[in-house]
Amino acid sequence: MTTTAPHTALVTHHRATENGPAPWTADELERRLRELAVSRYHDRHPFNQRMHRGRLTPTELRTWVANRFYYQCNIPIKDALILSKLQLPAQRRSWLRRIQDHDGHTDQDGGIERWLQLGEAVGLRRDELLDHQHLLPGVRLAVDGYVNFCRNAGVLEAVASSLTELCAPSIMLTRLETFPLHYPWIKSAGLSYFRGRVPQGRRDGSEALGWVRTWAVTREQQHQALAAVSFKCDVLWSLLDSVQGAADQDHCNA
Ligand SMILES: O=C(O)c1cc(C(=O)O)c2c(n1)C(=O)C(=O)c1cc(C(=O)O)[nH]c1-2
Repeated sequence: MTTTAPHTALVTHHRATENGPAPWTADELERRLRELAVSRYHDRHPFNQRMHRGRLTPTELRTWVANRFYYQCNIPIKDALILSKLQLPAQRRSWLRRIQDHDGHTDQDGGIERWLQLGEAVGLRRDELLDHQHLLPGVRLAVDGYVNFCRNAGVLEAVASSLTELCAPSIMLTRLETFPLHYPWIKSAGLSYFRGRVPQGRRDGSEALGWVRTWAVTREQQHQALAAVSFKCDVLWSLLDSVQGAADQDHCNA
């Protein structure tokens, strides 16, 4: 059996070819992915900024919670689409855990149930959440856009689009810190969704990052991964644009 010296393999891997520029190293790709996610993440959106500074009215908070519920309901659906693209049992087992995190093992646990509890804690009824009575058109389009992206994209881009989760644990921690201060009327039990997502988001983000580092071996694939993160940042940003738009309209009508 012939083998290639490790250093030779490395040189071959990073050399520019007639097919395009040389790929970045996995570390450089990771640096670019993180930089993109951080710079475009929706924690910078004016609505999130107002939320974390305690400036939202109870009505605005309810609008956000009710609309984010549509995102929460669709996360396991997009994860099921990604699951169907994974070739290895170990990968599917691992991704399946994400669906279970949201759907729970019974009706009494899981992220969707915890989001419903958040809804009740801010003054929404379960039935109005479950029927998506307050769903805004732009939120529906943004979330459906994310699901369809994961339906139609290849596995690399679909997995890469979840990488905004690298930033999600810190936004959860911000909410856990600021909500009790600014919105003391929300019972602490209502915040259990945020508590649960801190370790889950860390684990999911680092798993997806490891896979993207391994799979994106050409510069073209690396650009695809970056474009997927950029698209996902747009999804999250558009969702908040719609929620902010509804708040502005309420303000004008008042
Ligand atoms: O509240 C947030 O700011 C936020 C952001 C994100 C994200 O960055 O995509 C997710 C979540 N929450 C979340 O709760 C969640 O379960 C989740 C799953 C995913 C994903 O793309 O697979 N993102 C996120």
